[in-house]
Amino acid sequence: MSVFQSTHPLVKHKVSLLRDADISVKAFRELTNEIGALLTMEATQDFALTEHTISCWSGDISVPTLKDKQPTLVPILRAGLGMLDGALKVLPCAKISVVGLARNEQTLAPDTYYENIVSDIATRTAIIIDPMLATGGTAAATISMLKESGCQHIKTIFLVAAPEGIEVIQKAHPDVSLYIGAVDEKLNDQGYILPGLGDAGDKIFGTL
Ligand SMILES: O=P(O)(O)OC[C@H]1O[C@H](OP(=O)(O)OP(=O)(O)O)[C@H](O)[C@@H]1O
Ligand SMILES: O=c1cc[nH]c(=O)[nH]1
Ligand SMILES: [Mg+2]
Repeated sequence: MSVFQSTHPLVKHKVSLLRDADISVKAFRELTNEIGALLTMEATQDFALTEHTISCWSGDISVPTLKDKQPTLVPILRAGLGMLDGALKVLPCAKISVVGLARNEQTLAPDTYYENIVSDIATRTAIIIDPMLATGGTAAATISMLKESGCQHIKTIFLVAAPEGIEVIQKAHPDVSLYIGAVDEKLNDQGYILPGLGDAGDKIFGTL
């Protein structure tokens, strides 16, 4: 598995802005989408190309085009929806598979309440999008769900991740790549990332 922590100055700057305790819902939403787009660029940089002949104004030429089918984006409800528009700016033709998982606040175990994965998932790369990787339970369960549906290539994008969650994914799913805006220090006793962003879903949906 590869763990890629972005070194892009724009990603670092925008994640820093997200951490402001007084940030507005509007600013949080905008930045979440902007970082989502930048991390989608990073996660697609190894996509394979093939040569293809087209009629150009100057005659027939060979051009590089994407070799494989469009990927499927997999936003994890709710908070993953906050990155979807940004990811679609980079991948406007992507299919979308939606899964719904919520952490039980006492046990921190994920509860799955929705699953709608594209039927031809076996032939597409899946790119999971979620702002937060905390204990890793939600992402690990989502990856298992995709694999059970036949998915063979999985990438994940997170704005902020805890070392604990990265380790869980590394152990359970060593074949999956992680693209992360910032790796933070640790989890607190309630399973929140420190310093983190707080509850990303609440900040995106304005349900604080
Ligand atoms: O790594 P974990 O410990 O599993 O935690 C991460 C999950 O927690 C948050 O979702 P939450 O359960 O709050 O649901 P929401 O998106 O509906 O707010 C977050 O968006 C991740 O999906
Ligand atoms: O820090 C955290 C952990 C889980 N979910 C969040 O939204 N924030
Ligand atoms: Mg939440």
